[in-house]
Amino acid sequence: MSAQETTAATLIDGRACAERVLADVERQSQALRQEGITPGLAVVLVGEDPASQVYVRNKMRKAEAVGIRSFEYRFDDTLKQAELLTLLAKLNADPEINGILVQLPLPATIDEHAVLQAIDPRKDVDGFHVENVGGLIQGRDALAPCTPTGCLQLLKQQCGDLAGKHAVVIGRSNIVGKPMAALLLAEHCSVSVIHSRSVAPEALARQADIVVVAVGRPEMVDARWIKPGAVVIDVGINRRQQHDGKTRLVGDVDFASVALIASAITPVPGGVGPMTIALLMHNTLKATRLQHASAESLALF
Ligand SMILES: Nc1nc(=O)c2c([nH]1)NC[C@@H]1CN(c3ccc(C(=O)N[C@@H](CCC(=O)O)C(=O)O)cc3)C=[N+]21
Repeated sequence: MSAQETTAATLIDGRACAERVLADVERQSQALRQEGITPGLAVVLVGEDPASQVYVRNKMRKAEAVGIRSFEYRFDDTLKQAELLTLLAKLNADPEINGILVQLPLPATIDEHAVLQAIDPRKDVDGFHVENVGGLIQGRDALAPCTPTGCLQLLKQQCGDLAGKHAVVIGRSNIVGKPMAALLLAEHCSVSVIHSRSVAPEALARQADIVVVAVGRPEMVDARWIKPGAVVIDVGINRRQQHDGKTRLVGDVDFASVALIASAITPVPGGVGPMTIALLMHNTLKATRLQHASAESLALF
């Protein structure tokens, strides 16, 4: 074995980092409570996907724990798009609701874009409305998607200043890959985005100081993609059937081989997942402050 292979990577502890974010959110929500304000989060779930139901339950529990009132709206997949739009109009107008999250994916009968555009951008805690996407691209302080923002926090914690680093994002979804690239660019990284049509993707990824993987393919990225000493963030959450019939969570990164060559890596579970939920709570607080600040400035006239 070479010296390189004997050095195991540092584990980036997403649960511990998420607890710190949540403690800060709780302090902020207590401060708002002193002003008579209780942040409110609406979570809308359409369809019976069991994994989605687990995530939603986790989100509601975490919200209550940090002093955010949560409201769940659950429908089966016969819900009409018009009915969903009517609900969103009601939530937009409700001053008790500061954040709105529509769990994705939606059933194929519903136009996802139309639904996301119907959310008041100031209540868009997922950061999926085009107004917030545009703000993110321009480097404004917009509501930014939770998963990539959580990844960025883990990277800053691990690396400190990211300026000048070569970051490679693998995957180009609107939910993770594209906003991740925008956030890294705002941190002054040189950013490359790898996708299904990239030529020689391993060789490109191997040039990176930072690799963020969000492709949705179990254990696709192995040690051949990684430069020794790189920092690796694994966004994937895949359920894999084991030989004994039990299922196990695995990421998009082949953890066993990459952990031997990277300097630091996020585990699955316990990496990016808990940060996504923590950042959702953070965005709900940010949205609440935004809405009350603009209400106050209007009251001056
Ligand atoms: N509008 C919308 N916003 C989302 O943020 C959103 C969504 N739709 N649809 C589904 C995905 C998935 N997602 C996860 C959040 C936390 C964990 C999480 O906490 N995972 C734990 C393990 C959970 C387990 O054991 O299954 C971990 O990685 O340690 C996972 C997945 C948010 N999503």
